[in-house]
Amino acid sequence: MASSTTKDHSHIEIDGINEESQQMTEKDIVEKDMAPLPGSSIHRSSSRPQLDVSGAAIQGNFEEKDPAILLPNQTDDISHLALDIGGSLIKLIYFSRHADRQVDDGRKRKVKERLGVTNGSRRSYPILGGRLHFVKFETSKINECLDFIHSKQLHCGGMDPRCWPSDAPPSENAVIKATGGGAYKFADLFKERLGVSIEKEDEMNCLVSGANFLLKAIRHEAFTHMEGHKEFVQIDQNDLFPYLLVNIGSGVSMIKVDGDGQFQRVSGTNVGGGTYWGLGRLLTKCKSFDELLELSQRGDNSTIDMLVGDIYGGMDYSKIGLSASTIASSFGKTISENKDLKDYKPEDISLSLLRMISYNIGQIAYLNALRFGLKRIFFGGFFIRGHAYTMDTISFAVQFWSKGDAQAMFLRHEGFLGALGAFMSYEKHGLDDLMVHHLVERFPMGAPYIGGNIHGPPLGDLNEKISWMEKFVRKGTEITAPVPMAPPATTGLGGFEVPSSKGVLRSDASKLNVGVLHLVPSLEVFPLLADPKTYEPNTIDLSDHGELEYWFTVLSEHLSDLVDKAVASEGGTDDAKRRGDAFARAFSAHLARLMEEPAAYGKLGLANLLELREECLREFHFFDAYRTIKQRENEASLAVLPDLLMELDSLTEDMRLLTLIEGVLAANIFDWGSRACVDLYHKGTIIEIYRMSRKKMQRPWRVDDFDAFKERMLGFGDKKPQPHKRALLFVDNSGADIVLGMLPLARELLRRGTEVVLVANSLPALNDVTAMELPDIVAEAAKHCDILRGAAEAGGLLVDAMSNIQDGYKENTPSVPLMVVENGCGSPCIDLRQVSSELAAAAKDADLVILEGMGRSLHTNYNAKFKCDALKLAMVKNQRLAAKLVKGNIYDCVCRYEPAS
Ligand SMILES: CC(C)(COP(=O)(O)O)[C@@H](O)C(=O)NCCC(=O)O
Ligand SMILES: [Mn+2]
Repeated sequence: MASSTTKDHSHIEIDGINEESQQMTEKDIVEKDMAPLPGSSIHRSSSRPQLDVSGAAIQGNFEEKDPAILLPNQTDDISHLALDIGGSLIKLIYFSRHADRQVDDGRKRKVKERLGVTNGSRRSYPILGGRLHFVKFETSKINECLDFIHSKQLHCGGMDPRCWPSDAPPSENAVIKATGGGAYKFADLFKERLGVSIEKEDEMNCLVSGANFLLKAIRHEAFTHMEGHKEFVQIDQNDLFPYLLVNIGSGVSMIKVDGDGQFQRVSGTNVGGGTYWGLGRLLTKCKSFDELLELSQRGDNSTIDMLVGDIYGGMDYSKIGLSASTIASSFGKTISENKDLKDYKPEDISLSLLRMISYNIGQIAYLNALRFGLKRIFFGGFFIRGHAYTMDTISFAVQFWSKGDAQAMFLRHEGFLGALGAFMSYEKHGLDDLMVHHLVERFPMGAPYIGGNIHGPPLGDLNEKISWMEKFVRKGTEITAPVPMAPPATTGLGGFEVPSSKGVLRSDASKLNVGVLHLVPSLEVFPLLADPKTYEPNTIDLSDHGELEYWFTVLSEHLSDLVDKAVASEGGTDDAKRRGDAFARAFSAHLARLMEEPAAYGKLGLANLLELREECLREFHFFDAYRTIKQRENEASLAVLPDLLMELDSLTEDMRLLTLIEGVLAANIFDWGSRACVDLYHKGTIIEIYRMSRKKMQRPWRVDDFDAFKERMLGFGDKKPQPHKRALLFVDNSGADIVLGMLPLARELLRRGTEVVLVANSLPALNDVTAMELPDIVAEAAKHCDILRGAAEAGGLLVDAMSNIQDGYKENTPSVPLMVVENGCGSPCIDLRQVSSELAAAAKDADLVILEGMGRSLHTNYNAKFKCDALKLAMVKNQRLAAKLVKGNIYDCVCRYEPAS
């Protein structure tokens, strides 16, 4: 095995991603067609390493987002690295601990006590919160893989790579799980170079357990691909089995999967990826698999294949459903003509071969599905490598022969099934009980440029990352935004007409659109969703190309302003400027990548885009770009709060409720994410704008269910309704929005005997208020209001701020509590399928949900249905959204009330 030790230092790995184009060799795709394994079932190796979880205890606070678990009795080495070493590619998965730790604070302790949050029901946690990284190397460059493992010390076995001394030798018995032929072939090399033994895991077992894990735990893992159109399929965990798994490597294995550890290899074919590459290389002289695949893009197979029309004088054979362009015989034309190989175009040959092999695999797969009555067929393996045309052809074959009864599905992590299975063969790997909502996939800086390979040494710190980026930006071509492709067009009648466009094939098609999987064991599904299965957070459908383009433009136009704010928030230093520049480039590249292929990172919604922006800022260490603005607005609003409260207290109950809702809507104008609003702020002080906004609050609002809400709150005539028991208020922006809008509304609910839980972001996003910031704001407000003070005390909110409360206010009246919980996210929107455990706990006794702001109640959750009463309040601060969603205009308001469904 040739192994290269020379390094091109322009090729650097970034958080699990690498840019080097992958050159395939004749040894490629050697995921062998395995000998039949009759009725084998998964056997979990009981050999080391194992974790000793006796005496395990949560370290620090239970309510931390990703609580660390201390294993005091753990002495064994723990490897969090697994490999699938194929003939052409090494697929590597490793686990790393979260670096970011949250601080314990008084609010969290109190909330936990009050809400009775325990860890008891969540013993099913994986052992650790952390990240799963997916990387790959060419097998021919195994030394780079070994360097990578060594530089990250992945073989040393331990929880936190940062704690490992870089030259610490692995313990004598260190073991790495691996599957694939290379696990045998390279065992000695691993021992020699890294001092670790490879424990071989059966390939078929690994494929199946990898596929089962992905299908159960990743929301947007499986998708269909028909005529250029990609659609994610939501798999019901409880209705997954049985299915047919078709793994296309060099050869093809077809495995009937009946459950975890229950499977049987029922068939296979020796005509697979190796056949395409082998024959293709001989016939076209291509130097790599990807080159051959790319060549097919320009091909016309009708010069090679004998079509039905060729036999029937250009006519369809409609009686048996065959169009004139259907292939009657692959390569059929080459027999009858007096031509040599040199007379055929290599691109035509490549396309013809690709269609022949893909179609054949699809057809055999369907026949096997039919044999066992299986409706679902999942195709995996590196042969597919996200190539639209291959997938379309396979899908067509399955669709055609099943008459639409069976469906071909593909997997985003198609190449990592084996490596994942090897990972899961560790006795205690922590992935067993993971559910969809525990996993968050993120795409770090390098993703849009380089897609998923690993090569070269890992990047240590932020400086190195930025240097990498600067170097490539200077270099130009490789790293500038991806080449725009034609919009995905149909490949014709399921790939059987001569395609007008052969779908999307990026020059780096062999790279993977997979991100880093964050395991967040404390996330839960919001318990008050009426039907979590049908819940879709996003309101706007970005699969509409016009919408996509519009929102991309909005975000691009915002960028320079955002960078200015971010850089200013860090003191405007040279370092901050450099980071700001890198952030802008990285985020623009993500946008360009998604514009080119919207489903590249899984199903795309506006919420994902807005979150990506925040994540990207954090990646470049901008943790709170709007910090100063938030502080300034909080102070200005707190100064006028006493007057507002007095004004409210002078009103009748009816008028007060109306004024409060008006106040919330009016104050929602302070939104630094809206272009129009930011322009407004130059025209007056905060308080002037607030007053102007309130003045304009004339009913009826564009969506106006106020009367229904009022009836529920105040009753009708003599009928006085029961107050709500507990209200969850999903708050939005800092400043007037929280201080003059939501807090007075919270006060009214408290006054009426309703417990109030303020639900705020865990991490900053734009000028949104965070759960960490709220106690101080409430404490300040409480200085002017007995109701708020009593409630905040009862809710444990004033523990840290008590000393600031003036003595004159300390009278002892029993109060319903006001609490603050974090929502588990750091975005202007909220996906209620993944919320913090403290929010989920707070929701258990709640009978009213109030969602406020555009992000939380319009972009997301506008159509969400709840088990309890729900009020959605927002000012629409974008003209296009106003027109589209409520047939109105910018600054129109929404007050949507929906009683419990
Ligand atoms: C980012 C936002 C969702 C925040 O709105 P909020 O939730 O604070 O009401 C909103 O400002 C937005 O959609 N802005 C982009 C559109 C624009 O600039 O018009
Ligand atoms: Mn906001």
